Amino acid sequence: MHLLTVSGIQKFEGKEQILKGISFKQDRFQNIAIVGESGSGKSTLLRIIAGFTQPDAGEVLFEQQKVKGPNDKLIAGHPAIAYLSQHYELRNNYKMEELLRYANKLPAADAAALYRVCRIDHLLGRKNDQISGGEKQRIALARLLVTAPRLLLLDEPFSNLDLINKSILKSVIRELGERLKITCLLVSHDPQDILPWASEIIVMKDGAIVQKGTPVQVYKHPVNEYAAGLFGKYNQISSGGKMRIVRPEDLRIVRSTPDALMGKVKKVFYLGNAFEIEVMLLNEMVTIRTIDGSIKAGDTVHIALAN
Ligand SMILES: Nc1ncnc2c1ncn2[C@@H]1O[C@H](COP(=O)(O)OP(=O)(O)OP(=O)(O)O)[C@@H](O)[C@H]1O
Repeated sequence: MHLLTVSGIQKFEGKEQILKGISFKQDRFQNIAIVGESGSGKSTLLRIIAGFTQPDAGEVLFEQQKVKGPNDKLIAGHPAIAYLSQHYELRNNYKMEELLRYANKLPAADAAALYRVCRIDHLLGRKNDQISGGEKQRIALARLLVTAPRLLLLDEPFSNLDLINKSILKSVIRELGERLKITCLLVSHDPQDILPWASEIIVMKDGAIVQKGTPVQVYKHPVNEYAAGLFGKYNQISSGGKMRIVRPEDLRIVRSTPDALMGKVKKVFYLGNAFEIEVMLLNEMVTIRTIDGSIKAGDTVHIALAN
């Protein structure tokens, strides 16, 4: 039995169709990430799932019950679905513990455990102007979680966070599923945020789903150049009469062998944990990722597919 069933969701804004029949299912504790370029309809979809925006067609079932839109309900939203928008706000002039206490539906011990998971227990006595942006976001998240949701919708939770706060929030999100038994549906446009976390990735473009699959499927076998580009650099290489999408780390610099292609190194970029090298082959440029720091612009190299 699925936790969430989204069927044929359509949405129009004026004459423009911004969602074109979106369907997918999510099991309890399944980590699903939605990725797509800006304007592809991700936030609108999350808002419809949360019951904050009315769809023009289709329906959302949560635990086999229809999620009502704002037209069919006095107070918009579903009590067991929490939605952390990109534009959350915390009320001014309250201590964090007061904000949380007003929203709390959990027994005290569970709330305390939640504050520890969200890494906010040291902030409870502070007011809005005494906490940082990353801390505010974790308070906003905790404020939603104390309402005891069973599904959490996260809309670009990592945007505007530095690496340290991002890494804290990632641990928090991981623990939500493992320790607090909350299922997450996450929207992000950064591959590094979703590839290690998601068990399924939904790729959206112009209001439609263009690919659904595991992280390995969408990363290694994107259906088209758009899907490939969302997850980082790629090369298009003709192999056996077909064009293949090949990631930079799937190419290797080798000694001259019969199946290797010769090329000239044009540029070398230092990435911190690797080098990205642009090589001009006979008539196309390819990008290769390597940890070999000895390669320089102007070198002649031989390139082969890494297995
Ligand atoms: N209330 C609205 N009125 C008119 N157009 C809207 C409204 N909400 C969204 N849109 C349009 O619908 C499309 C999808 O917007 P949405 O915010 O869902 O995309 P998104 O994928 O979440 O983008 P982003 O990554 O930039 O947040 C966009 O073209 C947007 O301009």
